[in-house]
Amino acid sequence: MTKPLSLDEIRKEITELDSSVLKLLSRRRELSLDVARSKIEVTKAVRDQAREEALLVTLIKKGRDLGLDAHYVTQIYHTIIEDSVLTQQALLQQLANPENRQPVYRVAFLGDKGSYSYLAMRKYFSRICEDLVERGCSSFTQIIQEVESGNADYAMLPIENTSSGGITQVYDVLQHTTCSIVGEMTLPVEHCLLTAAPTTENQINTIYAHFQPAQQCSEYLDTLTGVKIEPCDSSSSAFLKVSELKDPHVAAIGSADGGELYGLTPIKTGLANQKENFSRFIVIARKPVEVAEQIPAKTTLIMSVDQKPGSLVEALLVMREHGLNMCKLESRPIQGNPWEEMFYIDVEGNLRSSNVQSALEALTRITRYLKVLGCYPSEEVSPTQVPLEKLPLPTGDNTEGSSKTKTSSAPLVSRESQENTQIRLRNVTIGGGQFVTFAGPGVIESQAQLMACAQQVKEHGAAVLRGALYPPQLNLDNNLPNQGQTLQLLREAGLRYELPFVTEVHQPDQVAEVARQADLLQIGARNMQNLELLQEVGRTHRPVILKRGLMASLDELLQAAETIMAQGNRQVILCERGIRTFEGAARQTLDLGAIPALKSMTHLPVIVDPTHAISDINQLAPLTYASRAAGADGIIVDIHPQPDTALSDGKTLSFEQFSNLMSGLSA
Ligand SMILES: C=C(O[C@@H]1C=C(C(=O)O)C=C[C@H]1O)C(=O)O
Repeated sequence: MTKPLSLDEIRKEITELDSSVLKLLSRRRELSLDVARSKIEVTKAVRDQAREEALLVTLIKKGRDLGLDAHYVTQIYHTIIEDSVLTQQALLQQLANPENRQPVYRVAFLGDKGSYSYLAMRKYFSRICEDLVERGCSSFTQIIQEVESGNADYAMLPIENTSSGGITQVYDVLQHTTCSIVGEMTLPVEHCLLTAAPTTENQINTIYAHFQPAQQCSEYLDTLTGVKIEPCDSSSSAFLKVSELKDPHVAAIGSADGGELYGLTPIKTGLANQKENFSRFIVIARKPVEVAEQIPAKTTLIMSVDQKPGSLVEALLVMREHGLNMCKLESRPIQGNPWEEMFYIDVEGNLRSSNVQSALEALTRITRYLKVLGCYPSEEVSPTQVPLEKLPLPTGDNTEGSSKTKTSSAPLVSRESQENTQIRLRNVTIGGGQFVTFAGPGVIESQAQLMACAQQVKEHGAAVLRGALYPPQLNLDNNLPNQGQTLQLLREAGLRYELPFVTEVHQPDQVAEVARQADLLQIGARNMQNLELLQEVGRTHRPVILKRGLMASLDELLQAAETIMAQGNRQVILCERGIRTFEGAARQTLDLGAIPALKSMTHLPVIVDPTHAISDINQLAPLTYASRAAGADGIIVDIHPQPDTALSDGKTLSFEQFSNLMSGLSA
């Protein structure tokens, strides 16, 4: 028998492997730069998603043969491909703008080391130049002045955030600048509570924060009582203050990476109102840049229009007539002209292209003021997803040719009112023709159980993680997670495996908190006619799965959907989950006929939960295939590492049975 390697020997081998991995990554980067050069000659776009998909399919297969799971391989390659695309874009931009090339750039930004603008600046320029001279500033006006006066080559400015929206002071300084926007980047922003001395959250009585992060964490801050919020110029000045005070009662809000530069430790993370909190930054320079044709470009303009009915609509119609996708529209008061607005518009398109040029000509004729703030490369590299079926079967619109039923007392859900509703959750579309699987534990029992399920969900190409809280009234075992813990666990699993997740709401007062964290809400069969709950869910912006009551007719189900939609939330997914009949073989009988019937009555997506309508787990797969054949948009299934011990009251698949089901669906 060979002697096992010592820890030192194992580590030596790992270090050697890691150096080889780095060499290979560096060689891959060189090759993608060669690819970029070859794309200049043939004017081919940098991004080729068909090639990426084919590559991912091959790599996932190879990875599986080597014992690596698909999620791991996909995550790594999304990062590698993003780097490859951005590196190619940076090269093509340099070649298109040779006069701008310098080894060192001077960059102005808000705050000092550790601020969010600082982190964005380091990330953006790492691809572009060898070194930076940092010009920290205390206001947005000062930042712009640094560039206008020639003290800095570039400025990095935050422009919008997914929690707090547009950063109005930045829009206002853009109204008067002579500078141009030459780039953009998006940064994930994870706000933490950081302290300099060992302490706990409930000892904190003063929090130092810049206005923007404080606004993005407003819901968390509102829950605190007796805590003073001290405003600061930037997150870095908040860090500095807290590091100087070294007081266990004092904390700062900012990033963990930034705080580390000041010796601060996070005591609480995930403070932002939105769980996916991102900030978009723009890069400003004195002169505009050319954007290479191979790169997706954005053009930003500002305009004001006549104060008469329809003048804004007329201007926006110009974009439509020229086939330009508008990805942003903001308005700000024109300084000095009370009640007049300046509109800021981002369109996808290169300023040099004929459609952008002729749109601008048309706009010049109908606007009072029009200025291009810049044309720059779009840095959004959305990860390419490999579809479950390589050749997806169109389960889609089985309603073609069917009569359109008018549901007169439910006008919003009625098929007459519109084409099929499609609901997007990150990269998943429900109701778009793909059959979507929702899978996860019926009851969340522990972190280990949920993580194991989430890993399976991802590995087998199911699209949404589901998981429910054990009903509190039945919860005699205090070791089970409570509502707050359940949400936190789902959030962790969702982040780790990049899965949107759904969980159930039982009472109106739970809705706001669940909607803040979950991607999708669920109303259970027994609550289908809970008017207050329906209305509360109707007031949120999250899509909702509405389960059919076990004794409800299809009309009653549609009425319940109408109640939600009447409050404003139009993103309802109907779910057939079995109804009470005289047949007692299973708890309920799956009404397969409801699927095509609903499809003819409404434009809403329809999914199926067969969990309670089977007496044996082996009946689940046939009912899933039948649901797909009948036109359903998806299926909900329970999975569990040890189904025999599952606390869920429905029938639960083992991981192996789930794997077989997913292979069956992709065949
Ligand atoms: C390298 C290329 O450019 C891009 C990057 C890819 C990659 O890094 O594998 C794949 C396709 C393109 O989106 C290419 O076209 O092959």
